Amino acid sequence: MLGRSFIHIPRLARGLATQSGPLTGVPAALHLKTGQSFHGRSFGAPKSIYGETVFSTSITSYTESMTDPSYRGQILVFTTPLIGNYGVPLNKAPFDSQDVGVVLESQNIQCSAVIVGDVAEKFSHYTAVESLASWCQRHNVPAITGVDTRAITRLLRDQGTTLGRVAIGEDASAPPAESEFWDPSAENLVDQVSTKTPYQLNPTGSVKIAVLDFGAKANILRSLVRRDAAVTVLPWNYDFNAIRDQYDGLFLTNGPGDPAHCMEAALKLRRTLQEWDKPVFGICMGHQIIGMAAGLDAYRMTFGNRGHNQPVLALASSGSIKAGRVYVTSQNHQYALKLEDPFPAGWEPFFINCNDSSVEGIKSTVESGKKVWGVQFHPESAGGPLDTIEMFTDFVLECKAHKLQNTSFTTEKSTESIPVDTFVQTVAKPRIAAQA
Ligand SMILES: NC(=O)CC[C@H](N)C(=O)O
Repeated sequence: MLGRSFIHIPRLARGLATQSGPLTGVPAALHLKTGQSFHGRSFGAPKSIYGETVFSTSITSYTESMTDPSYRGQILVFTTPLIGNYGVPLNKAPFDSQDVGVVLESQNIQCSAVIVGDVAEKFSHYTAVESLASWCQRHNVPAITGVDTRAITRLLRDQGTTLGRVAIGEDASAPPAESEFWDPSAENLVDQVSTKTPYQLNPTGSVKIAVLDFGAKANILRSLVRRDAAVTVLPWNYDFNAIRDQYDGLFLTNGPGDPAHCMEAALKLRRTLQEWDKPVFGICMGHQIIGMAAGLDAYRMTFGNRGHNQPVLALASSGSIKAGRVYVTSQNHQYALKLEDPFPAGWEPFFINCNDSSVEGIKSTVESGKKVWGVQFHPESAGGPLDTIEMFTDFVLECKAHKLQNTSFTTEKSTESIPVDTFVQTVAKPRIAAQA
């Protein structure tokens, strides 16, 4: 199998596939605003930066995580000790009207810096063209190796996501003054990563879907196009209500930072949901915007959920999702919707996190006659498990059903005996109250 794919690999890639990365070894440190410092060696760009320090429990897919626009402004700490073993692929796909032009999740490294326990000096993979170190250096992203990332993680779990400085070279010896730390969540990061002008993918697709881009991962767009959707990507604050009749469905993507900066989009969406009955689907930031449009509040979690192993319990059945089943999901978020009781009229909880009972999904009720779903996790994966990938099929089929007969074929009333109310009252609510 490997041998067969090898035939398609460019010569350049084969030649470089097992080279070492150029480590610089300059002293480097992570200084936290709370006073702790962790010293190691630099292997990325020779520059110091500020950011928000977060940890991810993912074991693979450092390349996908680092190019995910939702990591913008963040210093990404990997709990897995050895990172970089399989290098970095050539991040270029043939750009045609059916593809997004990249292999990874966006053109650039989006996180501010990476911190790893032990960077792999040798890498080996049939798609690799360079090391993690040379990739970071080319993209001007600082990186530290040789620190105890598990100790940092234990600290962040206790004190929560903490502002930090990645200091390279002479800067490393002393922490900056407390007033110097920059808080990325104070800025509207979505505005920095969203497309500035609308563009189309697969214009001849069989169903027309508008995508509000809060910082879309490429695999979300691929997942829609691969299901033959004609996709129009719009800036996050675009006035969709002015053009909504041209579309069969609306999709809201993931995106970085505090959803409060995107209240404008939530208010526009509120009107869409009141006046338009076509399917709407949102992921992560998109889910938070849908929740805010529905009248729910978003709050900042202590350390968020980042990793590819987050179990979520489905509380309702819809399309490929069955109530009572646990799905393993990919996640990257700091904020979540509050679990309110009762939920706003016309809405119900869809998924709940098995570890911390946070809201992982909401949906419109069958009685509301609407077809709206939001999920906090990432069904498109990249990286992570594909347990919930068929939610894209459900959504595109629902849009097609609306277009063809104005009827539904995926949403069904949940008949499972999941004691949602009991679960929410006895398990989820007390846990969330304890967390607040
Ligand atoms: N991946 C995302 O869309 C993240 C959403 C939001 N920025 C959060 O941290 O909660």
